[in-house]
This record gives sequence, C-alpha cells and structure tokens, in this order.
Amino acid sequence: MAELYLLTPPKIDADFADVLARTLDAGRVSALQLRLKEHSDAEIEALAPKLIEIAHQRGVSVILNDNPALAAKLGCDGVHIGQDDGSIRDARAALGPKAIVGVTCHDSRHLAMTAGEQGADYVAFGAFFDTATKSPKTRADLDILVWWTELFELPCVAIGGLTLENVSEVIAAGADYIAVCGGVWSHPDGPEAACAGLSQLLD
Ligand SMILES: Cc1ncc(COP(=O)(O)OP(=O)(O)O)c(N)n1
Ligand SMILES: Cc1ncsc1CCOP(=O)(O)O
Ligand SMILES: [Mg+2]
Repeated sequence: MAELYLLTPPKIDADFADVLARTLDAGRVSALQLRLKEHSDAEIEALAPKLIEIAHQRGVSVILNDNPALAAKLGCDGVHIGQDDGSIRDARAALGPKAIVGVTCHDSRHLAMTAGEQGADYVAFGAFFDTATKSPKTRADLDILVWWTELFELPCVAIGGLTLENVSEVIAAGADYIAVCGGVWSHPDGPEAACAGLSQLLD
C-alpha cells in the first residue's frame, strides 16, 4: 500500500496554516515536507512551528527540505537532502539515529544504491511527469520503481508532476510514497478535494 507524502508550496502566506489543517483532515497524509524554497531560513523558523504542530496533532511526520541543522532545531522528524545538500552522515549526526533522512536519487540506480548503503531511510526518484514546481534535473522512467522494489526493502518515493490522473501509474510500478505538491495545492477543485481523491487511490 502506498502512502501520501505532501510537499508544501514553495511560498506560503498567512492563510496557509488553516488550509493545511483542512487539507490534512480531508485525506490520509503520512508525511509533510516543509519545502519552503522561496522563504529565508529566518522566515522558515517563524513559520514552521505552527505547521509542525498542525501536522503532529494529526499524526503526520514532518520532514524539512535541504537543511538538517534547521530540521533538528525545529524538532522535525527528518530531513530531505538532495545531491548538493550535504552528506547523509552529516544529516544523521545533526538529527540523531531515529530521524528520517531521505535522499534525492533522480533517475539513477547508482545514486539510490549508494544512498541505501550510506543509511538513507528512503530514496526518491523523479521527475516522473511534467511539473511546474521546479525544473527537475532528470526525467525518471517507471521501470526504476519496478527495479528498486524487486531488489530492495528500503522504501522509495516517486515525485514530479504527480496528479490524481497519473498517480496510479507510479503506485502500480511500486512506489511506497507518492510525493505531491502542485497536484494538491493547484488542483482546480482545491487542495481538500485533491487530498481526499489521492487518498482514495492509495490502497
Ligand atoms: C521527496 C523528495 N524528492 C526529491 C526532492 C528534490 O530534492 P532536491 O533535489 O534537493 O531539490 P529541491 O527540492 O531542494 O529543490 C524533494 N525535495 N523531495
Ligand atoms: C521537488 C521536486 N523534485 C523533483 S520534481 C519536484 C517537484 C514536485 O512538485 P510537483 O508535485 O508539483 O511536481
Ligand atoms: Mg534540496
């Protein structure tokens, strides 16, 4: 069974905490990534505590993007690091043995095996579809999910352009987590409807 891993929009406004609470209440989200790329660290420090509280009240784990030291300071459950965001070892040192450390592996089997050997808690592949959220470095093929799940127990995340219309493809290929940003926040029927709809497709 796949799980829903929700990413925040890159920039949020004062209303976002309420929208987040309603969105989490509408579906079955396992993890929330604070990916606040258009905010400074100081802004993230100010914004994050309320978002973390909302997530934790609902049993949702909170992963901070990019910054292990800030993740530790804020009391996040983990951090997501890309290939240019420092080492797994340093992230683990900042956050401790129980924290979740996830790693971007693009479309690379080699990067994923290395991340697994170095102690990542999940590997993330993508982008699987066109996305307006960022210019992804790579386009991944569904085959990499099939290959990974046949060979390894370590969970894999699928990311990049996932929507209600295409998410079943990555779930069928073996994704343990479906990581979604625009497919929820930019859905024409609103984030609550999108979160509810995605949750129905998980089983
Ligand atoms: C779950 C997940 N997968 C991949 C990414 C991308 O991380 P990165 O390559 O470091 O790019 P930025 O997100 O920092 O722009 C992610 N954030 N989450
Ligand atoms: C962070 C990231 N890494 C690869 S694609 C992507 C964007 C995910 O956002 P969306 O779900 O809107 O495509
Ligand atoms: Mg990064």
